[in-house]
Amino acid sequence: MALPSVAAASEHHPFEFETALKDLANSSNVKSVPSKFNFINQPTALTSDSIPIIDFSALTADDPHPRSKAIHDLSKACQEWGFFILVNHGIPEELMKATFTAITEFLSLPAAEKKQYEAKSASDPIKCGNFNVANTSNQIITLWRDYLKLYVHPDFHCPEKPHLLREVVLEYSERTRKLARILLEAVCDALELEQDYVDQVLKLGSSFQMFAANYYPPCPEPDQAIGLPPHTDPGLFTFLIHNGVAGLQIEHNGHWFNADSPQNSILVNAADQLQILSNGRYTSVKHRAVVNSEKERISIVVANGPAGEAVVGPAAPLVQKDGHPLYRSMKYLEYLESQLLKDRVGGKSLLEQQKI
Ligand SMILES: O=C(O)CCC(=O)C(=O)O
Ligand SMILES: [Fe+2]
Repeated sequence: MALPSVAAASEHHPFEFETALKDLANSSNVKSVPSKFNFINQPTALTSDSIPIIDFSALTADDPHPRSKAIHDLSKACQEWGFFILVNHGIPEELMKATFTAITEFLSLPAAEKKQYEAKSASDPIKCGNFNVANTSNQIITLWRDYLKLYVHPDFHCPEKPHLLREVVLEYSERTRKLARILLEAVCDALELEQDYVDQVLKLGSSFQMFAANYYPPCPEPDQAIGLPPHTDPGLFTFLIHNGVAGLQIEHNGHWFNADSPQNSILVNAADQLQILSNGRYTSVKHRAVVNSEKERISIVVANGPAGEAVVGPAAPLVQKDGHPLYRSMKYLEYLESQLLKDRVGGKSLLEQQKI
């Protein structure tokens, strides 16, 4: 399913493919951040080792005791942090490594090869390049990041080169989709909904899934630029893996925390539609990616959403319990279109706008 074509709401052009940052940062004469990247950051984060850890194997265990504990922990993590570290998830380490290898090969292709995927509109199923945002003073800022974004389900889109990319992205997307479905069953148990409630109501058989690779090259003045400004993700659960270099920060109790995650784990966050569905019990937490002067960082992100056609609102049994819905209902595709066009930082988020 392709997103219908939409026109950019603002006058500036969010999509750009001028210089691959990889090439710019590799040319040794870049000693300072060019002004178009200048971004004023909020103060630096605290380090946290307390992001909850969820053992996926307990969620699928036959023994009800570890399972109910894992469900309880998962639910608590979604309420208190909006983030958790998933371990024992069953995705082979080799597949994760192969995905990083294929992405690195893609990023190393000549700019002319990648330019064919320069985005014309938010609805293009394959997009590659840089991204420009406007701040509240209407200044345009280019993010310190090259990215590749693919729509991988229900229709699968992927560049042809390098030749292994298609195979690994397809497999990684399928496996993460299955994990997301099992996590959502656990969420249903925790919220005392029918176990297949989310599956049925949000039509997960044709769920809309996005795969993204973010490449943040070393930056000569990390305080003067941003990889990704504070945002929340659309969808139900976002999965993130990285190449071992720190950079993700999450907002918790009004502070920014460094969100580190051990190798081979998956960092999962509750996204906007889960906050809406749970009628505010779970939080889609703001996060950002900062850059550093030493090492290149790559993150691979999979956003698992409802079906594009699904109308997402607070779950009816929860509304009955709470007495009223806290959010308006909206077709997921419409939400996504608005989100993809949100090329502004600061101001009210789309999720906040959905609040009744
Ligand atoms: O690269 C990161 O750590 C953050 C990526 C992210 O938040 C996103 O792609 O939505
Ligand atoms: Fe994100």
